[in-house]
Amino acid sequence: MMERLVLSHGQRLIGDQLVACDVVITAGKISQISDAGSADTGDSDVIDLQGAFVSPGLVDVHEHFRDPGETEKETIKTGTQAAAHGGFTTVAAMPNVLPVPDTPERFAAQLQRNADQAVVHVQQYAPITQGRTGDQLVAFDQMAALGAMAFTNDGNGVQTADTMYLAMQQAAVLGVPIVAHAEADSLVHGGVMHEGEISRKLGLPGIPSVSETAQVARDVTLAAATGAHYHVCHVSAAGTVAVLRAAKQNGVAVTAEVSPHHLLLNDHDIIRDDAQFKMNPPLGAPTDQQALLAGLLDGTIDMIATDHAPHTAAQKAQSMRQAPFGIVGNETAFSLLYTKLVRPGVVSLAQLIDWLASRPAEVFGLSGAGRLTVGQPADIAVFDLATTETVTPEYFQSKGHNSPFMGETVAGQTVLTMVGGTVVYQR
Ligand SMILES: NC(=O)N[C@@H](CC(=O)O)C(=O)O
Ligand SMILES: [Zn+2]
Ligand SMILES: [Zn+2]
Repeated sequence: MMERLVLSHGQRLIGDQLVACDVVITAGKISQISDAGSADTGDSDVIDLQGAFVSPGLVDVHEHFRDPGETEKETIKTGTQAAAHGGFTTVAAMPNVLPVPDTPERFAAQLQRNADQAVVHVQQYAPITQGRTGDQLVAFDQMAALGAMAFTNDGNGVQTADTMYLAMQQAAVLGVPIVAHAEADSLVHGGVMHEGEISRKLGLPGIPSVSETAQVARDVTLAAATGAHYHVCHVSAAGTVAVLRAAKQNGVAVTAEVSPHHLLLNDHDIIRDDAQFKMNPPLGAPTDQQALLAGLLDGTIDMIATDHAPHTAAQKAQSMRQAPFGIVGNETAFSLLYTKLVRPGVVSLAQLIDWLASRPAEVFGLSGAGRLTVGQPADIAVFDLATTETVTPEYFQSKGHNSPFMGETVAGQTVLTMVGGTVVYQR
């Protein structure tokens, strides 16, 4: 007999409405979605969801697992366990690990490492250039053939226009996206936070927003010329949103993501030299934060991605001048966004799930992910929208506790996460 499981008495979204439902899972796939209490429970296993929200498993196209190379910060195991805790069932791993998976052999080894340890689906990014720096392109065709989701040098921008141009030409032929950490090094000026009123007040070196916007402007021009799909990581500046909006209006194949922290915080939240608020790109001005939300609402920005970037407590205890850039995020993304944007009515729950699941799956062609429909793999997240919890160090399954949201009390806790019908997180 085929393995059958009933998730009974949940609630799912139909349009903007939450509707009571049962979800039946047979042999790892969603086999039936029906009215609450109506599914035949016969000799099936049953989990009573007690009215919790049943969502398609979330999809995060931007995570850092530090494995191999810095496994004191995170491993593929702990990073994907953290993702499961956050309701993510598919994540994409950045290639800024050591060694960089920049040859077909190293890339294949990285895929094997992911397969050996991961508790959720992991898509792997290949770097654009050897060592993720400089101008020597990787073997695009071989990496694509091995299954690279896309190419990115995340952690650093591609400095030379010609290198980006050649990379996009190859990506266009292969039909694989270029995913850009947009940062012109010559415009960063050794900064550690957004250059503006607050950096001047705190006496900390500032990063001008143009370091992001200028490179995105260059790249949308190259994307238009090559026909490549160009996706921008962690958009942070109002100027960048304007460039992207114009590019989309002109028919350029461009997509973009924004992080929860850039949507929920701005540089005015930095009240002292505190490295929990140090990330790249930095938190912008309040006007940048407003422009990011407006960009998401009008479709200029397609999705939300966490940029989960664990670092050690000792590193993050340093001054912003010395600490590394990056914060964790895959365990707090849904609860923070639900609590701070959905509950006050700024966005709807349906919009949030679109940005955290459906759109990223659609943009990156992950056909098995992002939808709660019959026939799909049972990649499911269940959230308790009512109960609140406080973010403390014990909250995290990640090895990294470097979060500016420590101490926040949030609703929208994950009750259950399953991948292909197998429970990978349960509260
Ligand atoms: N976002 C960050 O501040 N840091 C990321 C790199 C990156 O995403 O650019 C990291 O790997 O630590
Ligand atoms: Zn980046
Ligand atoms: Zn990143």
